[in-house]
Amino acid sequence: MVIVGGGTAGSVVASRLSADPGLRVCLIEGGPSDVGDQRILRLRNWLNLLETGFDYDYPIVEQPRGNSHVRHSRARVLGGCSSHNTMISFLPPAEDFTDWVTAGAAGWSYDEMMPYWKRLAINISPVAERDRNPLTADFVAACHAALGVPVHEDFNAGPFVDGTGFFPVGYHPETGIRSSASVAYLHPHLGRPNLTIRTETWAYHLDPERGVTVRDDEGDKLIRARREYVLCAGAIDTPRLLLLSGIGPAADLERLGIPVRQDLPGVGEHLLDHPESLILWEASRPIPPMSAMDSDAGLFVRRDPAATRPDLMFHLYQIPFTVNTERLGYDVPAHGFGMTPNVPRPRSVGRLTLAGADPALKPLLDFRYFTDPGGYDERTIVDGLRLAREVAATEPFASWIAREIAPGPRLHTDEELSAYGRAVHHTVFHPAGTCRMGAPDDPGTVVDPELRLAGFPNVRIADASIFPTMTSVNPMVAVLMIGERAADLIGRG
Ligand SMILES: Cc1cc2nc3c(=O)[nH]c(=O)nc-3n(C[C@H](O)[C@H](O)[C@H](O)COP(=O)(O)OP(=O)(O)OC[C@H]3O[C@@H](n4cnc5c(N)ncnc54)[C@H](O)[C@@H]3O)c2cc1C
Repeated sequence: MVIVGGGTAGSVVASRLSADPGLRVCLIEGGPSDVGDQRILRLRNWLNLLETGFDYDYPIVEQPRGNSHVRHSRARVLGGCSSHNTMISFLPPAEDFTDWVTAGAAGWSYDEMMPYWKRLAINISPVAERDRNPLTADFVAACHAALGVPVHEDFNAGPFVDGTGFFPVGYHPETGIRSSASVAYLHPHLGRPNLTIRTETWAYHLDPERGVTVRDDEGDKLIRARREYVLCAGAIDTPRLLLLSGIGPAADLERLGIPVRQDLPGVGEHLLDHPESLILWEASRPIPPMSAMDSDAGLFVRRDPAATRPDLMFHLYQIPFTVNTERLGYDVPAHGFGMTPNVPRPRSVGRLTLAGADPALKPLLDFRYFTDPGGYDERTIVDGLRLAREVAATEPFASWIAREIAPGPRLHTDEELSAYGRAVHHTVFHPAGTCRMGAPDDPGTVVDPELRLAGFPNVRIADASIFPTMTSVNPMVAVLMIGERAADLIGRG
Protein backbone atom coordinates (compact mmCIF):
# COMPACT_ATOMS: atom_id res chain seq x y z
CA MET A 1 0.00 0.00 0.00
CA VAL A 2 1.50 3.36 -1.01
CA ILE A 3 0.16 6.55 0.55
CA VAL A 4 1.23 9.87 -0.97
CA GLY A 5 1.20 12.66 1.63
CA GLY A 6 1.79 12.11 5.35
CA GLY A 7 -0.53 14.96 6.31
CA THR A 8 -3.77 15.19 8.22
CA ALA A 9 -5.68 12.42 6.44
CA GLY A 10 -2.57 10.53 5.26
CA SER A 11 -1.35 10.01 8.84
CA VAL A 12 -4.72 8.51 9.81
CA VAL A 13 -4.79 6.19 6.79
CA ALA A 14 -1.19 5.03 7.36
CA SER A 15 -1.78 4.45 11.05
CA ARG A 16 -5.01 2.50 10.67
CA LEU A 17 -3.83 0.37 7.74
CA SER A 18 -0.49 -0.52 9.33
CA ALA A 19 -2.33 -1.81 12.42
CA ASP A 20 -2.83 -4.90 10.25
CA PRO A 21 0.57 -6.67 10.33
CA GLY A 22 -0.35 -8.43 7.08
CA LEU A 23 -0.27 -5.11 5.15
CA ARG A 24 2.93 -3.32 4.17
CA VAL A 25 2.44 0.45 4.17
CA CYS A 26 4.76 3.02 2.62
CA LEU A 27 3.99 6.65 3.51
CA ILE A 28 5.58 9.22 1.21
CA GLU A 29 5.86 12.67 2.77
CA GLY A 30 7.31 15.72 1.04
CA GLY A 31 8.40 17.44 4.25
CA PRO A 32 10.60 16.54 7.24
CA SER A 33 9.56 14.67 10.38
CA ASP A 34 7.96 16.56 13.26
CA VAL A 35 9.22 14.11 15.86
CA GLY A 36 10.94 16.01 18.68
CA ASP A 37 10.73 19.33 16.84
CA GLN A 38 9.34 21.80 19.37
CA ARG A 39 8.83 24.44 16.67
CA ILE A 40 6.15 22.21 15.19
CA LEU A 41 4.86 20.53 18.30
CA ARG A 42 4.19 23.68 20.36
CA LEU A 43 0.72 24.68 19.22
CA ARG A 44 1.13 28.37 19.95
CA ASN A 45 4.13 28.61 17.61
CA TRP A 46 1.93 28.03 14.54
CA LEU A 47 2.16 31.56 13.16
CA ASN A 48 5.97 31.44 13.10
CA LEU A 49 5.84 28.44 10.73
CA LEU A 50 4.01 30.21 7.90
CA GLU A 51 6.12 31.25 4.91
CA THR A 52 9.11 29.23 6.21
CA GLY A 53 10.67 26.01 4.92
CA PHE A 54 7.76 24.16 6.56
CA ASP A 55 5.30 25.84 4.20
CA TYR A 56 4.72 25.27 0.45
CA ASP A 57 3.36 28.85 0.52
CA TYR A 58 1.17 29.14 -2.59
CA PRO A 59 0.35 32.53 -4.13
CA ILE A 60 -2.99 33.01 -5.86
CA VAL A 61 -3.71 34.53 -9.26
CA GLU A 62 -5.07 38.05 -9.76
CA GLN A 63 -8.57 38.26 -8.27
CA PRO A 64 -11.16 40.46 -9.96
CA ARG A 65 -13.12 41.11 -6.73
CA GLY A 66 -10.95 39.75 -3.91
CA ASN A 67 -7.51 40.35 -2.44
CA SER A 68 -4.86 39.14 -4.88
CA HIS A 69 -2.18 39.29 -2.15
CA VAL A 70 -3.59 36.28 -0.25
CA ARG A 71 -1.04 33.50 0.19
CA HIS A 72 -2.17 29.94 0.86
CA SER A 73 -0.14 28.25 3.51
CA ARG A 74 0.15 24.44 3.16
CA ALA A 75 2.33 22.57 5.62
CA ARG A 76 5.44 20.79 4.41
CA VAL A 77 6.01 18.48 7.39
CA LEU A 78 4.80 15.14 8.72
CA GLY A 79 1.24 15.64 9.98
CA GLY A 80 0.61 18.17 7.20
CA CYS A 81 -1.54 21.14 8.07
CA SER A 82 -2.45 19.53 11.40
CA SER A 83 1.22 20.18 12.28
CA HIS A 84 1.07 23.93 11.67
CA ASN A 85 -2.56 24.91 12.06
CA THR A 86 -4.52 26.17 15.06
CA MET A 87 -6.20 22.78 15.70
CA ILE A 88 -9.70 24.23 16.13
CA SER A 89 -11.69 20.99 16.11
CA PHE A 90 -15.42 21.10 15.35
CA LEU A 91 -17.63 18.17 14.49
CA PRO A 92 -19.50 19.57 11.47
CA PRO A 93 -23.28 20.07 11.66
CA ALA A 94 -25.40 17.13 10.51
CA GLU A 95 -26.71 19.09 7.51
CA ASP A 96 -23.17 19.43 6.11
CA PHE A 97 -23.09 15.67 5.62
CA THR A 98 -26.65 15.76 4.24
CA ASP A 99 -25.31 18.17 1.61
CA TRP A 100 -22.59 15.66 0.77
CA VAL A 101 -25.14 12.89 0.25
CA THR A 102 -27.28 15.22 -1.88
CA ALA A 103 -24.19 15.96 -3.98
CA GLY A 104 -23.81 12.26 -4.73
CA ALA A 105 -21.75 10.96 -1.80
CA ALA A 106 -24.00 8.03 -0.95
CA GLY A 107 -23.18 6.54 2.44
CA TRP A 108 -21.62 9.72 3.91
CA SER A 109 -24.58 10.87 6.04
CA TYR A 110 -24.08 12.22 9.56
CA ASP A 111 -25.29 8.99 11.16
CA GLU A 112 -22.97 6.93 8.98
CA MET A 113 -20.03 9.25 9.80
CA MET A 114 -20.54 9.38 13.58
CA PRO A 115 -18.55 6.18 14.27
CA TYR A 116 -15.52 7.86 12.67
CA TRP A 117 -15.92 10.94 14.87
CA LYS A 118 -16.08 8.70 17.92
CA ARG A 119 -12.92 6.86 17.03
CA LEU A 120 -10.73 9.93 16.33
CA ALA A 121 -7.44 9.56 18.19
CA ILE A 122 -6.65 13.26 18.59
CA ASN A 123 -7.19 14.81 22.01
CA ILE A 124 -9.92 17.44 21.67
CA SER A 125 -10.93 19.64 24.60
CA PRO A 126 -12.27 23.15 25.03
CA VAL A 127 -9.53 25.74 25.63
CA ALA A 128 -8.30 25.04 29.17
CA GLU A 129 -9.07 27.41 32.04
CA ARG A 130 -5.39 28.40 32.44
CA ASP A 131 -5.23 29.43 28.75
CA ARG A 132 -8.38 31.58 28.86
CA ASN A 133 -7.52 35.20 28.28
CA PRO A 134 -9.72 37.81 30.04
CA LEU A 135 -10.06 39.74 26.77
CA THR A 136 -11.41 36.63 25.06
CA ALA A 137 -13.71 35.79 27.97
CA ASP A 138 -15.13 39.32 27.80
CA PHE A 139 -15.62 38.94 24.05
CA VAL A 140 -17.70 35.79 24.67
CA ALA A 141 -19.78 37.60 27.30
CA ALA A 142 -20.36 40.55 24.95
CA CYS A 143 -21.44 38.30 22.05
CA HIS A 144 -24.04 36.79 24.34
CA ALA A 145 -25.20 40.18 25.66
CA ALA A 146 -25.28 41.91 22.26
CA LEU A 147 -26.75 39.16 20.10
CA GLY A 148 -28.52 36.84 22.52
CA VAL A 149 -26.63 33.79 21.23
CA PRO A 150 -25.98 30.93 23.66
CA VAL A 151 -22.57 30.48 25.29
CA HIS A 152 -21.14 26.99 24.74
CA GLU A 153 -18.77 25.43 27.23
CA ASP A 154 -18.10 22.72 24.64
CA PHE A 155 -19.31 23.17 21.05
CA ASN A 156 -18.89 19.43 20.47
CA ALA A 157 -21.03 18.35 23.44
CA GLY A 158 -24.13 18.01 21.24
CA PRO A 159 -25.09 18.45 17.60
CA PHE A 160 -23.58 21.70 16.31
CA VAL A 161 -25.61 24.88 16.85
CA ASP A 162 -24.77 28.55 16.61
CA GLY A 163 -23.44 30.45 19.59
CA THR A 164 -20.26 31.75 21.15
CA GLY A 165 -17.59 30.31 23.37
CA PHE A 166 -14.04 29.11 23.68
CA PHE A 167 -13.23 26.65 20.91
CA PRO A 168 -12.67 22.91 21.15
CA VAL A 169 -8.97 22.48 20.34
CA GLY A 170 -6.84 19.44 19.54
CA TYR A 171 -4.04 19.85 22.04
CA HIS A 172 -2.66 18.73 25.37
CA PRO A 173 -3.42 21.66 27.67
CA GLU A 174 -0.97 20.54 30.35
CA THR A 175 1.99 20.84 27.93
CA GLY A 176 0.73 23.08 25.11
CA ILE A 177 1.69 20.35 22.61
CA ARG A 178 -0.58 19.95 19.59
CA SER A 179 -2.45 16.69 19.17
CA SER A 180 -1.83 16.65 15.43
CA ALA A 181 -2.57 13.73 13.15
CA SER A 182 1.12 12.89 13.31
CA VAL A 183 1.34 13.09 17.12
CA ALA A 184 -1.86 11.11 17.68
CA TYR A 185 -1.71 8.60 14.83
CA LEU A 186 1.95 8.11 13.86
CA HIS A 187 4.19 8.82 16.85
CA PRO A 188 2.90 5.84 18.88
CA HIS A 189 3.50 3.47 15.96
CA LEU A 190 6.83 4.52 14.48
CA GLY A 191 8.32 1.14 15.40
CA ARG A 192 5.89 -0.93 13.35
CA PRO A 193 7.97 -3.14 11.05
CA ASN A 194 5.32 -2.95 8.29
CA LEU A 195 5.21 0.90 8.25
CA THR A 196 7.86 2.78 6.25
CA ILE A 197 7.74 6.57 6.40
CA ARG A 198 9.82 8.31 3.72
CA THR A 199 10.14 11.96 4.67
CA GLU A 200 11.64 14.68 2.41
CA THR A 201 10.35 12.63 -0.53
CA TRP A 202 8.21 14.42 -3.07
CA ALA A 203 5.93 12.63 -5.52
CA TYR A 204 5.42 14.25 -8.90
CA HIS A 205 4.06 11.59 -11.21
CA LEU A 206 1.67 8.68 -10.83
CA ASP A 207 1.33 5.86 -13.27
CA PRO A 208 -1.25 3.54 -11.66
CA GLU A 209 0.22 0.59 -13.58
CA ARG A 210 3.93 1.23 -12.93
CA GLY A 211 4.24 3.28 -9.77
CA VAL A 212 4.66 6.72 -8.32
CA THR A 213 7.77 8.69 -9.23
CA VAL A 214 9.32 10.50 -6.29
CA ARG A 215 12.28 12.81 -5.84
CA ASP A 216 14.48 12.85 -2.74
CA ASP A 217 18.02 14.06 -2.07
CA GLU A 218 19.40 11.07 -3.98
CA GLY A 219 17.37 11.69 -7.14
CA ASP A 220 14.32 10.10 -8.73
CA LYS A 221 12.83 6.72 -7.81
CA LEU A 222 9.79 4.70 -8.78
CA ILE A 223 7.76 3.27 -5.89
CA ARG A 224 5.27 0.59 -6.76
CA ALA A 225 2.24 -0.50 -4.75
CA ARG A 226 1.13 -4.12 -4.82
CA ARG A 227 -2.45 -3.22 -3.92
CA GLU A 228 -3.40 0.43 -4.00
CA TYR A 229 -2.23 4.03 -4.13
CA VAL A 230 -3.91 6.42 -1.72
CA LEU A 231 -3.44 10.09 -2.55
CA CYS A 232 -3.49 12.30 0.56
CA ALA A 233 -1.46 15.30 -0.63
CA GLY A 234 -4.23 17.81 0.12
CA ALA A 235 -6.61 20.02 -1.85
CA ILE A 236 -3.81 21.70 -3.80
CA ASP A 237 -1.20 18.98 -4.23
CA THR A 238 -3.46 16.02 -4.97
CA PRO A 239 -5.02 17.61 -8.10
CA ARG A 240 -1.57 18.97 -8.98
CA LEU A 241 -0.13 15.43 -8.92
CA LEU A 242 -3.01 14.10 -11.02
CA LEU A 243 -2.63 16.85 -13.60
CA LEU A 244 1.13 16.25 -13.81
CA SER A 245 0.27 12.59 -14.40
CA GLY A 246 -2.02 13.40 -17.34
CA ILE A 247 -5.25 12.87 -15.40
CA GLY A 248 -7.53 15.89 -15.69
CA PRO A 249 -9.29 18.13 -18.22
CA ALA A 250 -7.89 16.98 -21.58
CA ALA A 251 -7.91 20.41 -23.24
CA ASP A 252 -5.82 21.96 -20.43
CA LEU A 253 -3.34 19.08 -20.46
CA GLU A 254 -2.95 19.20 -24.24
CA ARG A 255 -2.35 22.94 -24.13
CA LEU A 256 0.52 22.34 -21.66
CA GLY A 257 1.97 19.47 -23.68
CA ILE A 258 1.20 16.85 -21.02
CA PRO A 259 0.17 13.50 -22.55
CA VAL A 260 -3.45 12.79 -21.59
CA ARG A 261 -3.82 9.55 -19.69
CA GLN A 262 -7.45 10.10 -18.71
CA ASP A 263 -9.77 12.99 -19.54
CA LEU A 264 -11.24 13.78 -16.12
CA PRO A 265 -12.85 17.23 -16.29
CA GLY A 266 -13.41 17.59 -12.52
CA VAL A 267 -9.73 17.57 -11.48
CA GLY A 268 -8.83 21.04 -10.18
CA GLU A 269 -12.37 22.37 -10.62
CA HIS A 270 -14.63 23.31 -7.72
CA LEU A 271 -11.92 25.05 -5.68
CA LEU A 272 -13.59 26.18 -2.45
CA ASP A 273 -12.36 28.18 0.55
CA HIS A 274 -13.57 30.13 3.57
CA PRO A 275 -12.62 33.78 2.92
CA GLU A 276 -12.52 36.00 5.98
CA SER A 277 -12.24 39.73 6.48
CA LEU A 278 -11.13 41.74 9.50
CA ILE A 279 -12.25 44.44 11.87
CA LEU A 280 -9.19 45.65 13.76
CA TRP A 281 -9.13 47.50 17.07
CA GLU A 282 -6.43 49.18 19.10
CA ALA A 283 -6.47 47.88 22.68
CA SER A 284 -7.09 50.29 25.53
CA ARG A 285 -4.52 48.41 27.63
CA PRO A 286 -1.94 45.65 27.17
CA ILE A 287 -3.51 42.26 26.56
CA PRO A 288 -2.66 39.56 29.13
CA PRO A 289 -0.47 36.81 27.68
CA MET A 290 -2.39 33.57 28.30
CA SER A 291 -3.79 31.67 25.32
CA ALA A 292 -3.83 28.27 23.63
CA MET A 293 -3.04 29.64 20.14
CA ASP A 294 -4.20 33.30 20.01
CA SER A 295 -7.54 32.54 18.34
CA ASP A 296 -9.26 30.76 21.17
CA ALA A 297 -12.89 31.77 20.82
CA GLY A 298 -15.42 32.78 18.24
CA LEU A 299 -18.98 33.32 17.26
CA PHE A 300 -21.41 31.55 14.93
CA VAL A 301 -24.67 33.29 14.01
CA ARG A 302 -27.69 32.59 11.85
CA ARG A 303 -28.74 35.73 10.00
CA ASP A 304 -31.63 33.72 8.59
CA PRO A 305 -33.64 32.54 11.64
CA ALA A 306 -35.27 29.83 9.52
CA ALA A 307 -31.87 28.31 8.74
CA THR A 308 -30.72 25.26 10.69
CA ARG A 309 -27.03 26.11 10.46
CA PRO A 310 -24.95 29.22 11.12
CA ASP A 311 -24.34 31.36 8.04
CA LEU A 312 -21.74 33.71 9.49
CA MET A 313 -18.71 32.87 11.59
CA PHE A 314 -16.06 34.90 13.41
CA HIS A 315 -12.74 34.11 15.03
CA LEU A 316 -11.51 36.49 17.71
CA TYR A 317 -7.77 37.02 17.33
CA GLN A 318 -6.12 38.42 20.44
CA ILE A 319 -3.18 39.56 18.32
CA PRO A 320 -3.33 42.19 15.57
CA PHE A 321 -3.32 40.84 12.00
CA THR A 322 -2.21 43.88 10.04
CA VAL A 323 -0.60 42.46 6.91
CA ASN A 324 -3.53 43.42 4.68
CA THR A 325 -4.68 46.59 6.48
CA GLU A 326 -1.18 48.05 6.59
CA ARG A 327 -0.98 47.75 2.81
CA LEU A 328 -3.99 50.09 2.63
CA GLY A 329 -2.32 52.61 4.94
CA TYR A 330 -4.03 51.75 8.21
CA ASP A 331 -2.10 52.15 11.51
CA VAL A 332 -0.36 49.16 13.09
CA PRO A 333 -1.18 49.18 16.82
CA ALA A 334 1.30 48.08 19.50
CA HIS A 335 -1.59 46.29 21.21
CA GLY A 336 -4.48 45.25 19.04
CA PHE A 337 -6.96 42.51 18.31
CA GLY A 338 -9.66 41.75 15.80
CA MET A 339 -12.76 39.87 14.78
CA THR A 340 -12.73 38.07 11.44
CA PRO A 341 -16.12 37.56 9.77
CA ASN A 342 -16.06 34.61 7.40
CA VAL A 343 -18.43 32.87 5.01
CA PRO A 344 -19.23 29.35 6.29
CA ARG A 345 -20.81 28.10 3.05
CA PRO A 346 -19.33 30.27 0.33
CA ARG A 347 -20.97 30.36 -3.08
CA SER A 348 -17.98 31.56 -5.10
CA VAL A 349 -16.22 28.68 -6.81
CA GLY A 350 -12.71 28.71 -8.25
CA ARG A 351 -10.34 26.54 -10.18
CA LEU A 352 -6.81 25.09 -9.92
CA THR A 353 -4.71 24.60 -13.04
CA LEU A 354 -1.04 23.99 -13.79
CA ALA A 355 1.25 26.82 -14.79
CA GLY A 356 3.18 24.44 -17.02
CA ALA A 357 4.39 20.88 -17.45
CA ASP A 358 7.43 21.41 -15.17
CA PRO A 359 6.53 19.67 -11.86
CA ALA A 360 8.43 22.31 -9.88
CA LEU A 361 6.14 25.14 -11.00
CA LYS A 362 3.59 26.15 -8.38
CA PRO A 363 0.04 25.66 -9.63
CA LEU A 364 -2.29 28.54 -10.50
CA LEU A 365 -4.91 29.02 -7.81
CA ASP A 366 -7.88 31.06 -8.93
CA PHE A 367 -10.31 31.13 -6.02
CA ARG A 368 -12.57 33.72 -7.72
CA TYR A 369 -13.35 35.14 -4.29
CA PHE A 370 -16.61 37.15 -4.10
CA THR A 371 -17.66 36.39 -7.66
CA ASP A 372 -20.88 34.49 -6.92
CA PRO A 373 -23.57 36.05 -9.09
CA GLY A 374 -26.00 36.80 -6.24
CA GLY A 375 -23.36 38.60 -4.15
CA TYR A 376 -24.00 36.26 -1.20
CA ASP A 377 -20.36 35.99 -0.09
CA GLU A 378 -19.83 39.75 -0.18
CA ARG A 379 -23.13 40.36 1.70
CA THR A 380 -21.99 37.95 4.43
CA ILE A 381 -18.80 39.93 5.00
CA VAL A 382 -20.68 43.26 5.12
CA ASP A 383 -23.19 41.85 7.64
CA GLY A 384 -20.27 40.47 9.62
CA LEU A 385 -18.50 43.83 9.87
CA ARG A 386 -21.73 45.43 11.11
CA LEU A 387 -22.38 42.67 13.67
CA ALA A 388 -18.79 42.96 14.92
CA ARG A 389 -19.40 46.66 15.60
CA GLU A 390 -22.44 45.72 17.70
CA VAL A 391 -20.32 43.34 19.77
CA ALA A 392 -17.61 46.01 20.07
CA ALA A 393 -20.12 48.47 21.50
CA THR A 394 -21.15 46.04 24.24
CA GLU A 395 -19.56 45.58 27.68
CA PRO A 396 -17.50 43.93 29.01
CA PHE A 397 -15.72 43.86 25.59
CA ALA A 398 -16.23 47.56 24.78
CA SER A 399 -13.82 48.86 27.41
CA TRP A 400 -10.94 46.83 25.92
CA ILE A 401 -11.22 48.98 22.78
CA ALA A 402 -9.40 52.30 22.44
CA ARG A 403 -10.54 52.80 18.82
CA GLU A 404 -11.54 51.00 15.64
CA ILE A 405 -8.53 51.13 13.33
CA ALA A 406 -10.00 49.31 10.33
CA PRO A 407 -12.31 49.68 8.51
CA GLY A 408 -12.49 52.84 10.68
CA PRO A 409 -15.48 54.91 11.76
CA ARG A 410 -15.65 56.79 8.44
CA LEU A 411 -16.76 53.70 6.48
CA HIS A 412 -20.45 52.94 6.89
CA THR A 413 -22.35 52.18 3.70
CA ASP A 414 -22.69 48.69 2.24
CA GLU A 415 -20.55 49.74 -0.70
CA GLU A 416 -17.78 51.10 1.55
CA LEU A 417 -17.78 48.05 3.83
CA SER A 418 -17.82 45.65 0.90
CA ALA A 419 -14.92 47.40 -0.85
CA TYR A 420 -12.89 47.45 2.38
CA GLY A 421 -13.89 43.91 3.40
CA ARG A 422 -12.86 42.46 0.05
CA ALA A 423 -9.64 44.50 -0.19
CA VAL A 424 -8.29 43.24 3.16
CA HIS A 425 -9.82 39.77 3.17
CA HIS A 426 -7.63 36.85 3.95
CA THR A 427 -8.21 33.12 3.96
CA VAL A 428 -8.92 30.78 6.87
CA PHE A 429 -6.62 28.40 4.90
CA HIS A 430 -9.37 25.91 4.05
CA PRO A 431 -8.99 25.05 0.35
CA ALA A 432 -11.13 22.04 -0.53
CA GLY A 433 -13.18 20.34 -3.22
CA THR A 434 -10.70 20.05 -6.12
CA CYS A 435 -11.17 16.28 -6.57
CA ARG A 436 -14.83 16.20 -5.72
CA MET A 437 -16.51 13.02 -4.49
CA GLY A 438 -19.82 12.36 -6.21
CA ALA A 439 -22.05 9.97 -8.07
CA PRO A 440 -20.20 7.93 -10.69
CA ASP A 441 -22.48 9.25 -13.49
CA ASP A 442 -21.78 12.92 -12.66
CA PRO A 443 -19.22 14.32 -15.15
CA GLY A 444 -17.68 16.53 -12.40
CA THR A 445 -17.00 13.56 -10.13
CA VAL A 446 -13.35 12.70 -9.53
CA VAL A 447 -13.80 10.00 -6.87
CA ASP A 448 -16.82 7.81 -6.19
CA PRO A 449 -18.24 7.39 -2.67
CA GLU A 450 -15.71 4.59 -2.10
CA LEU A 451 -13.02 7.21 -2.83
CA ARG A 452 -11.87 5.43 -6.00
CA LEU A 453 -10.42 7.62 -8.72
CA ALA A 454 -12.64 7.47 -11.84
CA GLY A 455 -11.10 5.03 -14.29
CA PHE A 456 -8.43 3.70 -11.90
CA PRO A 457 -9.63 0.97 -9.51
CA ASN A 458 -6.28 0.87 -7.65
CA VAL A 459 -6.14 4.59 -6.80
CA ARG A 460 -8.10 6.34 -4.06
CA ILE A 461 -8.05 9.88 -2.76
CA ALA A 462 -8.49 10.75 0.92
CA ASP A 463 -7.99 14.39 1.89
CA ALA A 464 -9.76 17.77 1.76
CA SER A 465 -9.81 17.67 -2.05
CA ILE A 466 -12.75 15.24 -2.02
CA PHE A 467 -15.18 17.59 -0.20
CA PRO A 468 -18.40 17.66 -2.26
CA THR A 469 -19.34 20.93 -0.51
CA MET A 470 -17.60 23.10 2.08
CA THR A 471 -18.12 22.31 5.76
CA SER A 472 -19.79 25.14 7.69
CA VAL A 473 -17.05 24.88 10.32
CA ASN A 474 -13.26 24.62 10.20
CA PRO A 475 -12.65 21.47 8.15
CA MET A 476 -9.88 19.50 9.88
CA VAL A 477 -12.15 17.15 11.82
CA ALA A 478 -14.00 16.28 8.61
CA VAL A 479 -10.62 15.54 6.99
CA LEU A 480 -9.63 13.26 9.86
CA MET A 481 -12.99 11.47 9.54
CA ILE A 482 -12.31 11.02 5.81
CA GLY A 483 -8.99 9.40 6.74
CA GLU A 484 -10.73 7.03 9.16
CA ARG A 485 -13.37 6.10 6.61
CA ALA A 486 -10.80 5.64 3.85
CA ALA A 487 -8.92 3.14 6.02
CA ASP A 488 -12.18 1.26 6.60
CA LEU A 489 -13.02 1.21 2.89
CA ILE A 490 -9.52 0.05 1.93
CA GLY A 491 -9.53 -2.58 4.68
CA ARG A 492 -12.72 -4.02 3.24
CA GLY A 493 -10.88 -4.42 -0.06
C1 LIG B 1 -2.39 27.99 9.00
C2 LIG B 1 -3.56 27.05 8.98
C3 LIG B 1 -4.44 27.04 10.04
C4 LIG B 1 -5.56 26.19 10.01
N1 LIG B 1 -6.32 26.08 11.13
C5 LIG B 1 -7.30 25.14 11.16
C6 LIG B 1 -8.02 24.90 12.37
O1 LIG B 1 -7.73 25.48 13.42
N2 LIG B 1 -9.04 24.01 12.33
C7 LIG B 1 -9.39 23.34 11.19
O2 LIG B 1 -10.37 22.60 11.21
N3 LIG B 1 -8.70 23.54 10.04
C8 LIG B 1 -7.65 24.39 10.02
N4 LIG B 1 -6.90 24.53 8.89
C9 LIG B 1 -7.24 23.69 7.74
C10 LIG B 1 -6.85 22.23 7.97
O3 LIG B 1 -5.64 22.16 8.66
C11 LIG B 1 -6.76 21.53 6.62
O4 LIG B 1 -7.99 21.66 5.93
C12 LIG B 1 -6.46 20.04 6.75
O5 LIG B 1 -5.46 19.82 7.70
C13 LIG B 1 -6.05 19.49 5.39
O6 LIG B 1 -5.70 18.14 5.51
P1 LIG B 1 -5.25 17.30 4.23
O7 LIG B 1 -4.99 15.92 4.72
O8 LIG B 1 -6.23 17.50 3.16
O9 LIG B 1 -3.91 17.98 3.73
P2 LIG B 1 -2.55 18.28 4.51
O10 LIG B 1 -2.73 18.17 5.97
O11 LIG B 1 -2.02 19.55 3.95
O12 LIG B 1 -1.60 17.08 4.08
C14 LIG B 1 -0.96 16.99 2.84
C15 LIG B 1 0.40 16.35 3.07
O13 LIG B 1 0.91 15.93 1.84
C16 LIG B 1 2.25 16.30 1.71
N5 LIG B 1 2.49 16.48 0.28
C17 LIG B 1 1.94 17.40 -0.54
N6 LIG B 1 2.33 17.20 -1.80
C18 LIG B 1 3.12 16.12 -1.79
C19 LIG B 1 3.82 15.41 -2.79
N7 LIG B 1 3.73 15.77 -4.07
N8 LIG B 1 4.59 14.35 -2.41
C20 LIG B 1 4.66 13.96 -1.12
N9 LIG B 1 4.01 14.60 -0.12
C21 LIG B 1 3.24 15.66 -0.47
C22 LIG B 1 2.38 17.57 2.51
O14 LIG B 1 3.72 17.80 2.90
C23 LIG B 1 1.43 17.31 3.66
O15 LIG B 1 2.08 16.68 4.74
C24 LIG B 1 -5.79 25.37 8.88
C25 LIG B 1 -4.89 25.38 7.82
C26 LIG B 1 -3.78 26.19 7.87
C27 LIG B 1 -2.81 26.17 6.74
